[in-house]
Amino acid sequence: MTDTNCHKIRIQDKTVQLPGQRVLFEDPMPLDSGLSFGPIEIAYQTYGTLNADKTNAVLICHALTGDQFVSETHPITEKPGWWSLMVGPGKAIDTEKYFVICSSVIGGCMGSTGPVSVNPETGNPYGLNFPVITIGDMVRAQKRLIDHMGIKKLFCVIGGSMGGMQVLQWAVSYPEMVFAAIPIATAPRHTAQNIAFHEVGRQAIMADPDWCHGAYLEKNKVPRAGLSVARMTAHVTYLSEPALHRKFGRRLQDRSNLTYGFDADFQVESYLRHQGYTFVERFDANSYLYITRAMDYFDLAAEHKGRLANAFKDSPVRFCVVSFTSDWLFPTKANRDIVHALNAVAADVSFVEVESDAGHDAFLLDEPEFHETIDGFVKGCAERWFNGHGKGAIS
Ligand SMILES: CC(=O)SCCNC(=O)CCNC(=O)[C@H](O)C(C)(C)COP(=O)(O)OP(=O)(O)OC[C@H]1O[C@@H](n2cnc3c(N)ncnc32)[C@H](O)[C@@H]1OP(=O)(O)O
Ligand SMILES: N[C@@H](CCO)C(=O)O
Repeated sequence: MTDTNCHKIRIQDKTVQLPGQRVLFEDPMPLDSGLSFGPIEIAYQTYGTLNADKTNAVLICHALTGDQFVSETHPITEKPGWWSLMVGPGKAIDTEKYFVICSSVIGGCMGSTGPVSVNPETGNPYGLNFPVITIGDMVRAQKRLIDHMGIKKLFCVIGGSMGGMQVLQWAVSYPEMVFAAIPIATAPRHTAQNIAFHEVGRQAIMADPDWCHGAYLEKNKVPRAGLSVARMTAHVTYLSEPALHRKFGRRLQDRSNLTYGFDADFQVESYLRHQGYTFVERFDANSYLYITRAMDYFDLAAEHKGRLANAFKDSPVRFCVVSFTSDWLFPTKANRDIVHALNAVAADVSFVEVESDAGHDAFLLDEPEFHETIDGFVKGCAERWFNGHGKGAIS
């Protein structure tokens, strides 16, 4: 096992120096596919200070295209961290109280082992020789990191979308290691509609001649058009019809008349092109294939004889499930299914449906009711955890 402080990654045709830490686990890790895979490197970032008892750790699980840069300027986009509204001094996840950990998922492209990493056996990037991984595998790799840090029990595990899937997986796979779990805008399984949208994105990437059957890095190419179209399609699913109407309506982009051509006449077209274009600068096409596949394979009930409640039987974890009214990708119904399953086994669960017109990505935005919900739940859990009850549970 090796710990390192600085590291470089290759993203598209650039090499970027990443802040944060990484740890290399030499031993192979069993995967849900039945394969064994290693070595595995985990790139992660922390905020705040771990207390002497190691009882104040909060693990943040990121979504499909997120990464470990939760609450600091992103090293590539130079934008604020994706959850700087939620995480920081005095925020709902208060870094003056908690030690916040976020690692880049395996399969990703921000420093943890993924298809862009060099296969030690060939000296070339793994590309499509990288194994298909699952949400369970991502969480298994995170557990190695948490064990490595000597943390026996996480005060809280929290995340939205694919991050929420990881939260659920943590609670099911390692219930004794989680005091409180906050799955947000997520689902216990990927639906046919979710899989369908992912398949459109993957086909766009694979149809790009610069994808080169996954070996574009060796050929110094980037499947920009395919990855960009994949993001444009996906981005529509992260918004809502009212949000698109509010932002753009049918307004024209930098012109007063239709062009009777295929330029971006409408603001919404220009916006989507911008989203696709900027995404390509920060994300890898093969990672997109692998991570969307991991989400497609997610089905918590399948591992428990088709009954979701069985997954949570005897769970000691305190759950707060959150959904958003306008999220049609991971709708309230999917989140409520989690709550029903938890109630069926008398688990400790609360549920909040937040009123918002922002769609699925509402969990990334300034939504006061949402932030108050997380703040209140975390404070309530902290009272129980730090007033002896939780400490007792650790030893
Ligand atoms: C959850 C995780 O783990 S990490 C998540 C990964 N990160 C993301 O998904 C971030 C990318 N996603 C986004 O930015 C999402 O749109 C949101 C929902 C998070 C942000 O929403 P908002 O703050 O409302 O931003 P909005 O959707 O309006 O997009 C603003 C961008 O569109 C651009 N834009 C707005 N209108 C137009 C237009 N007519 N033409 C071209 N570009 C436009 C803006 O210039 C801005 O560009 P920039 O981001 O390069 O500065
Ligand atoms: N927009 C976020 C959420 C997707 O579920 C992302 O790209 O990761």
